[in-house]
Amino acid sequence: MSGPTEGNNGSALRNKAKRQGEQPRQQNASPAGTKKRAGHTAQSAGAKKAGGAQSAAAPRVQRPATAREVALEALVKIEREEAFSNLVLNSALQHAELSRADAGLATELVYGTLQRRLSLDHALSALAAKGLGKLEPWVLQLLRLSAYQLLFLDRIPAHAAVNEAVAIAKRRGHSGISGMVNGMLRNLLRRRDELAPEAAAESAARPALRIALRHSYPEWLVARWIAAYGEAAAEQICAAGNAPPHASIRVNRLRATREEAIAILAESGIEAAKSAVSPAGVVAQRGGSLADTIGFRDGRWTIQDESSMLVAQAARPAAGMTVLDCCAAPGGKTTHLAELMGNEGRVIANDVHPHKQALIEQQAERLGLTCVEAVTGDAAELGERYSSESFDLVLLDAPCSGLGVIARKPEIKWTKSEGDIREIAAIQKKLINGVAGLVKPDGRLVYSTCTIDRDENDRQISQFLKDHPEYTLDAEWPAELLESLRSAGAVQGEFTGALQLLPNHFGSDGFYIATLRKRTV
Ligand SMILES: C[S@@+](CC[C@H](N)C(=O)[O-])C[C@H]1O[C@@H](n2cnc3c(N)ncnc32)[C@H](O)[C@@H]1O
Repeated sequence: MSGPTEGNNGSALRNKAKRQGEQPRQQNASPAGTKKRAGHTAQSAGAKKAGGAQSAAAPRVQRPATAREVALEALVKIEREEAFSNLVLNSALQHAELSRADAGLATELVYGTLQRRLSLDHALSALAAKGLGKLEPWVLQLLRLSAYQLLFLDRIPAHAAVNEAVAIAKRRGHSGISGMVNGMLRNLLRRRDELAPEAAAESAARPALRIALRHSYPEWLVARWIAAYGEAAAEQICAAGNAPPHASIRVNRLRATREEAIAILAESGIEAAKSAVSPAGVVAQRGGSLADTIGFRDGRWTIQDESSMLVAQAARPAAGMTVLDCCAAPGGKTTHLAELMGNEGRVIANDVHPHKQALIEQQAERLGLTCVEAVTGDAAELGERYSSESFDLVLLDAPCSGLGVIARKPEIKWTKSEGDIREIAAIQKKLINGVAGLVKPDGRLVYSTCTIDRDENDRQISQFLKDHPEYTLDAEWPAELLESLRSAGAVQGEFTGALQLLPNHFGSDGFYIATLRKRTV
C-alpha cells in the first residue's frame, strides 16, 4: 500500500517538533549517497525549466544538486502532478548524489514542508505584498521550504537557510526574485514569534480552526474528525499525522520467526523490536533501509505498516481455503493471507489495473507463495465472473481517501476534499454489494480501508448490514490480537467485530477493519 519507509535519518535533525515530544523524521528512502547519478539531476532539470540558467549551446557542467534543490524539485513535482510524495522523493534521491546526511535533510524538508503547509502559507502571506497566489510554483515552494527551516528546525542556522534560498533563487530566476526571497525570509525571521503557528492558533475563534492552525490541517478535515471522535482525539490524530511514521516489516512465518528477523536485522546494523500492535510485525528503531536487506530479498519479510498487518490476521484464513482478495495490488495482504494459510489452498488476487498483476506475482514469488493466482478485473464485476457462494473468505481492501496514512503521504491533507470522500464512499458501496454474494454460507467477508472517515467505514458497514440481513458482524478475532488492541485503548468494552484504529493509538496507520459472517440458512 504505502511505499517502503525505511531507515533512520542520518542527520538526526533535532527540530522544534522534537522539543514538543515528536521524533525526528526517518529517512524515507534508501541512502542515496552510494548511488551514481543517472540521467538529469534534480538541479539540471530545474535550471532548464527556469528558462536559461545555461544557454542551449553552452557545455553542461553538472554541479551536484544540494539537499535543498532536491527537496525543491520534489515539492514542485508533487504539487504539479498531484503525485505521491514517497514515490517522488525516493526517485529524486536515487538520482541525486547526496550524502546520507543530505538525503536525510532533503527528506525532512519535503515531508516537513508538505505537513506544515497551512502554517507556512499563513506566515508567508503576511509578508507577501501581493499575496502568494501569483508566485511561480518553484518560488512558492522555495519560500515554503525555507520558512519551514526558520519556523520548525532548530539545528539549521537561520542565516544558512536564508543564504541557501537566495542562492537557489539567483541560480533559477532573475535578481528581482532573489531580492524578494531575501526580503521575505529576513522579515519572517524578525517576526518569527508573531507568525508562529501557536500564535495563530491562539487567536482562532473556532476549535476546528485552532487545531487546524496549530497542526496545519484543512479546517474542514479537523471539523469532520471532531464530529467523529471529539475535540481531544481530533487534536491527537492531527499531531500523530505530523510525527515520523514507523518503519516496519511483516515476518513471513513460513521462512522466519520474529526473533530470527530481529537478529538478521541487527547483523545489518538495524536495531528492531517486536511490534506492539501486530503479532507478525517488527519495527525498526535505528539503522538503514529495510528493503535493502538480505531478509527482504530472500522473502523472509515484507515491508508493511503494522495496522495493515492486522487485516489478514483478523480475517483468520486457514489452510485449504478458497480466498478472494478483490483489490489486491501490490499484494501486501494477499501474501499475508497466503502465509497464514501455510501456502495451502487458493488465493485469487484481483486488481483493476492490468500492470499491477505483475506486482502481486513478484511479491508472491519473492515470498515463495505458490497458492496465489493474480488476475485482472473490476471488483464490481467479480460477482458475475465467479460462481455465487464459492469462496470461504472474501477480502475487500477497498480503495479509499487514504486519510489514515497522512503521516506517510502528507500531501493527502491538501489534495482530498469532502466531495472526494462522497465519491469514494459510493464506489466502496458498489464494490461491497458486488462481492457479497460470492461468500459461502458461514464464510467471511472482510472489509478494510486505510482511512479514518466514518462515511467510508462504520457508516458504510452499518448500511451494508441493513441491506444484507444475511450478514452479521463477527467478533471472533485472534485473542492475542484483541489483547494488544485493548491494551492500547483501540478496543474498549465489548468487541463487536469492527475496529477503527486511529493513527494516535500506536503511531501506525489509521485503518478500519470489519469482519462479517454470512449466516447459514
Ligand atoms: C488499498 S489498495 C489495495 C492494497 C492491497 N490490498 C495491499 O494490501 O497491498 C486498493 C487497490 O484497489 C485497486 N482498485 C481500485 N478500484 C478497483 C476496482 N474497481 N476493482 C478492483 N481493484 C480496484 C487499486 O488499483 C489499488 O491497488
